[in-house]
Amino acid sequence: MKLDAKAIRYLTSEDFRVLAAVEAGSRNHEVVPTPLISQLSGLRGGSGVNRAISNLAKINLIAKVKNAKYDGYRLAYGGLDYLALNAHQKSKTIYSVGNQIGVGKESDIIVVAQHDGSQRIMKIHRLGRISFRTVKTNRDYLRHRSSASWMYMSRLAAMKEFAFMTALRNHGFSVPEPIAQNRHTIVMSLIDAFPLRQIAKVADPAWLYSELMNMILELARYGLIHGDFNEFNILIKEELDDEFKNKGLTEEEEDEHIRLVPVLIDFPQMVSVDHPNAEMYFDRDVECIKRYFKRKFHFVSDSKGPTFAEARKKLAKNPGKRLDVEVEASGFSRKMARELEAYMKDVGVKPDGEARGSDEEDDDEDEEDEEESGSEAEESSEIHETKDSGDLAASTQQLEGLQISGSSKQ
Ligand SMILES: Nc1ncnc2c1ncn2[C@@H]1O[C@H](COP(=O)(O)OP(=O)(O)OP(=O)(O)O)[C@@H](O)[C@H]1O
Repeated sequence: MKLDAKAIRYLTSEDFRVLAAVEAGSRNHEVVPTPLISQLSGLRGGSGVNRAISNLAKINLIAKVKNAKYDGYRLAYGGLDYLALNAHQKSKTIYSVGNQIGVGKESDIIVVAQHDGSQRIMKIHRLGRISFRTVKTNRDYLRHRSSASWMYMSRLAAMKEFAFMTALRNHGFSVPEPIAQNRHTIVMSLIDAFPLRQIAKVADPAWLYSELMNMILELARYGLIHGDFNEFNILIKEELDDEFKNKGLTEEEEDEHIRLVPVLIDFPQMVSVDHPNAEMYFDRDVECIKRYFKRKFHFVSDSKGPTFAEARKKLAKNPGKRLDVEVEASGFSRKMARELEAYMKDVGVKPDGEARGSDEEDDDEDEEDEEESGSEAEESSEIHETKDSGDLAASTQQLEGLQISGSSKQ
């Protein structure tokens, strides 16, 4: 399921009301009966509703389902995407939709723009898209929503990411700026950087290594463990030290004073230090970075790396700053966290590292390097569009005509 925003500008406010009615009805109906859609939409007169229903079905935002007892409709992923986009457009978070720059296992990453052309990232969570194992329907969280579970769970994933990104950002962690969350989507600032995985050489690996270890420790000092801290979830931004800016240095001279700043972009497995498996997650994060630096940069640190006991000590000295607690207070409750964790386990969502094989140590380094450079070439062409502002400007212009104007056509 890919986002195709083209049709959104042809939708009327009536269409959106009917779409929202199907969404509302699907909270307690597997298949939403047509009379209920009509009632929930609040629109008088059946012909308008019927026309909207057939419009929406034609572009696959809703799907007709013939039930044993009655006919009705079900909201499709596209329908949920349009509802979220419409909300972002109304709140002026998004003006136009650009290129998709990434398809994650459980999400789509899309460049969007504001009215002034400045760019942002929209992440659409699509939980369970790839690894669908049958979810046990006797699970508490699915009792009343077996068919709508993807919708609810994807929303929980977006809520979780937004809540953590906000808390982390507020406490000075290097993460994108969270801008808005609606349904299963979040909008955040665009980071002009490459994932660590695509960085072939680092001038001072020891320095970057210790930055990353410090980040793991710093997270724990605030009560959190990332749980999936690896080369896919860390972007590396190049920043010129302030003292060398605007000094008329040549590019080569500037290169010598460039700092690599890691930015953490994805935290689906983030848990509290009080989680029953906290120590295992903490050690896994540390190991993952150690192993990656050894394999990719041939760097092995003298020290063993931080331990969970050390992290606990730091936490004890930092009372009152528990981000795990702050996140709960912000509306992403412990119950939601548990539901999401259980669901992710059930549908077989794995941490990035495991799923993409970063955990697999192989003695035959040459072979691995070869393999890696092949996929890097592939990935960098995809990523290039994000980095190259020229391309991006072009793609946004092309989007002007594609602006989301569904709700303004009323
Ligand atoms: N704020 C951002 N700015 C720039 N690029 C981003 C941003 N967020 C995500 N990306 C790009 O999109 C890719 C996937 O993002 P992310 O890891 O959040 O999604 P995911 O669903 O977990 O994907 P995956 O499972 O493939 O890691 C990243 O590797 C990065 O290249």
